[in-house]
Amino acid sequence: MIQNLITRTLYRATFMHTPASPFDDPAGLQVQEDGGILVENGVIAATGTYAELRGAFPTAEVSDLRGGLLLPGFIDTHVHYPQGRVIGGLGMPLLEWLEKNALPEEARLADTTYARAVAQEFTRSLLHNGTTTALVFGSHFASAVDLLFGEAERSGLRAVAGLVVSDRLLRPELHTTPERAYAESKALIEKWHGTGRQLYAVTPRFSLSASEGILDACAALMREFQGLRFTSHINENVAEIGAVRDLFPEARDYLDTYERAGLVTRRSVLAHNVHPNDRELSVMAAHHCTAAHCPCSNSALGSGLFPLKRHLQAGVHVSLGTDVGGGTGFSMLKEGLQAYFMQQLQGENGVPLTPAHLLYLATRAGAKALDLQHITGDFASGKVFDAVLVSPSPRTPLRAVFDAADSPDRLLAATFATGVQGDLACVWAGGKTVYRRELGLAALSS
Ligand SMILES: O=c1[nH]c(=O)c2nc[nH]c2[nH]1
Ligand SMILES: [Zn+2]
Repeated sequence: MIQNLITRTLYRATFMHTPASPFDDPAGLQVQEDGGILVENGVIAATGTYAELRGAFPTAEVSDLRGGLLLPGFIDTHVHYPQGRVIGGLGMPLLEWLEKNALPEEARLADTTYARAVAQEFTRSLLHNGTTTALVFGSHFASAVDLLFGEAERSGLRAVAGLVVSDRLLRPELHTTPERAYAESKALIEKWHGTGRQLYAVTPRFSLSASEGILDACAALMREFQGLRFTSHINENVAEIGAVRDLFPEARDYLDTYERAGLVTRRSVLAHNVHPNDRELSVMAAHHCTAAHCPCSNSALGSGLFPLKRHLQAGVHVSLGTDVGGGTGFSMLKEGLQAYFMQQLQGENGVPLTPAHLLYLATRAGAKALDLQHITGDFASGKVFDAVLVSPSPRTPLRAVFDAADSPDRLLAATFATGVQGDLACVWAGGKTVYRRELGLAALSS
């Protein structure tokens, strides 16, 4: 007899998601109280009220998540794998922080035993925080990037990541050549791009540490392989921008250093962009390139106040990133709250963000940035079930709000305002449970 191999689960929960951008559509946030999400083999087959779905699928196994708030898995569009152990280097601007805090630690990933431990910590930290997809700034060492992809695939994290390439002004052990950068990246692409949930992002560190030769090697990879993503840094810090201007006298501005190499496309995500000029914004918009806003990092390193209003007015797509370890941790809830604070602090120049905007920035905006909006980022039918259940434990600050809330909107606002990692009860990636608070990740994935 032919076996029916479909696994079918009906999740019963209050859920929220943003299938449309609240920046464009005031009805972008969709809320379903006592909702149902039917998941078949890891893919969302139907959504609606629980009563409707129960009626239509009376035999489906029910997972009862009432008392919590089910959200799409978070999408962190800028986070550094080798920097998890140096979070908290406060009190320095970018270039000093790189020299004293980040780069010495990044050099340690040459040791594969060290890199393996860091890769495990990193993927665990993301999944524990509800992040199911991340655009990951990799390591300068191909062996360490290989370990990252292996760990991401094993744990269920969708990593869009790559070898970080640089050939000047860092530390000698972090430098490569255009030829080696090309060859090592190519080998990683052939092994990992499109393997399971993994995708490859071509990753020059920033123009300050990348010659035109290495940017051309990056462009050659983008031409040669289909579907690669591109990521780097831009316009983060005033001293950095001045140094890039001196290194690229022919370039019109920072963006032009990437643009001239053909690296600004709809699959490009440029982190920070705190100090853009109008030309850069209009070119980014024309190429549908994303700015990954990293508000905790911008605050910790004193980089500046992100001009969200100017990005939106120019039509530039914006997503959110934690920028660990310049940022202060892996929580996209905290990142959303900090984005909100930084807009509030800008008065008339700021954008008054609502909880719906924060949810969008933490989920669907990231999917769009990575050109994965047909796969993840919301709960529409056909998307994979990447999800996080916010369900605070008894006697926690967020549980008090959840129990007293008279509308679902209060749940979302309070989740961003005061939610922490411990408030997340369960995380699913591709329909599989990858974290459950009571068990911890290790019990599920080892
Ligand atoms: O915030 C940042 N973190 C980094 O590691 C980095 N490298 C270049 N530019 C950077 N900015
Ligand atoms: Zn960064």
